[in-house]
Amino acid sequence: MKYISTRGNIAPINFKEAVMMGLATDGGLLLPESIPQVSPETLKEWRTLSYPELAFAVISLYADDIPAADLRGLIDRSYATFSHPEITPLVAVNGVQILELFHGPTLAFKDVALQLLGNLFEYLLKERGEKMNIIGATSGDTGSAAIAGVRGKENINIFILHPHLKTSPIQALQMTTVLDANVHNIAVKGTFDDCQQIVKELFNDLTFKKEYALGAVNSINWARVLAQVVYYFYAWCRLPEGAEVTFAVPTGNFGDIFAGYLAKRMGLPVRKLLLATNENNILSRFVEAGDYSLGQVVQTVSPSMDIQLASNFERYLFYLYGEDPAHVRAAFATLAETGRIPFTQEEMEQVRTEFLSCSVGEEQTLATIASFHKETGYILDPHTAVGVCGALEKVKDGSIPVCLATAHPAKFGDAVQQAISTPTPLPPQLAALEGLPSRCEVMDADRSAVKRFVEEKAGQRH
Ligand SMILES: Cc1ncc(COP(=O)(O)O)c(C=O)c1O
Ligand SMILES: N[C@@H](CCOP(=O)(O)O)C(=O)O
Repeated sequence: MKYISTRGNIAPINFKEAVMMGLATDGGLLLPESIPQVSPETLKEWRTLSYPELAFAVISLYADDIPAADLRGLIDRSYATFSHPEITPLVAVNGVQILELFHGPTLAFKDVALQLLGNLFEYLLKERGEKMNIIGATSGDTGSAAIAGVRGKENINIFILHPHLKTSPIQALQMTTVLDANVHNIAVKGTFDDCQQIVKELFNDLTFKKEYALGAVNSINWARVLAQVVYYFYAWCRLPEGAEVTFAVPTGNFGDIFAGYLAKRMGLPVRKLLLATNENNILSRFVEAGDYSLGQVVQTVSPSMDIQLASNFERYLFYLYGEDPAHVRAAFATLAETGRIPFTQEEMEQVRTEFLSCSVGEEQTLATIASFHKETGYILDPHTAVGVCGALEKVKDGSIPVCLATAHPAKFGDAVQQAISTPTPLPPQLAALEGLPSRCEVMDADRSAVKRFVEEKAGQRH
């Protein structure tokens, strides 16, 4: 399988190179040259597979330059760290299907991809005899999952930028109490979008990228999206045969829902993807009204989705524009100039054959946590609640709604307590964080300052 860029200006590369490249060197995002098709017969066979077996079946379609035995080993090791034997169990709660994605080490869906990516990096760096400096942006969950995936690894440094005081307190502790010499947290005085912008600019500085061997852990890295495709298949395989589903996906950076889109394109019987945002609703405005115009980031009770500029939207645009990189380049030039991308009626009709959407306000999110808890005893985290709220309101076509539960509620204890008036019990790995020493550098949203910090710290170790 070869990979190309949404901006069309790189020669095709293989999977291993795509993982190492992260952001494409022409500023675009990497995608497979073609999307493998999964037949109904194969889908039927996949119904009997365990999660790691299914992960191997899906990922090997895209990672054909890694020997099968090695890939199997990487996958088995990555999912051995999960606390649930099914890795991503599908649980029915009063008729609502909840796909629990939070049984990994840091209790959010990011672990599903980042446990694997950490092991993949280690494997590829060993093969090449190289070292790497990872730079990532987080609104709270990617950071801790990425750190957990690579902490203590000899040939990797990791630098994670998060918006200062805008994650939940537990999310901040999950990152800043990791004191391994290779882990560096930077609290940026700004928003997640500022953090992501700095990271992208550093990747686009090709001299710096090469000199410091930058690696990406955000969903700009193709391997992140690929690993997330697996659980869409897994959920479907756990439902009665012949089921057609609508996945409700709480959305921020458009990575998770793009993985669902890809699963659909591969042949999974998905009726629609329900794109659910909080009040940072540029993506739901796009689906509903064709209005893709940038606004200000606002703080919500689902802070991991406090994002305006979703990086994976570019991958979707590539397909919406008939795989035409010139059209993608033009759209992003217009966005940079005017703060918006206009869409034709025909394009919007296409979008609406694939997506439903909703934007869920603060009160609605808390009310959903409260009513769901009252009726079922199940505690939703605020991000999952955004998706559940959307599913209850919008899925009316007879398809089975499957709601992605993207984080454990204890990570967002304040919001949950506000909703149900009782504290959520802390799982042991979160309770253990209280009172631990922490380390974090607070900085202005200044790319040069971050660059100097990386140079200094990377120079000390590598
Ligand atoms: C808990 C949680 N839910 C949902 C999302 C949204 O996922 P995505 O950014 O892939 O759209 C994120 C991160 O963005 C998250 O951390
Ligand atoms: N919600 C995310 C934002 C970054 O998204 P990513 O999927 O591109 O890594 C987070 O928790 O950091």
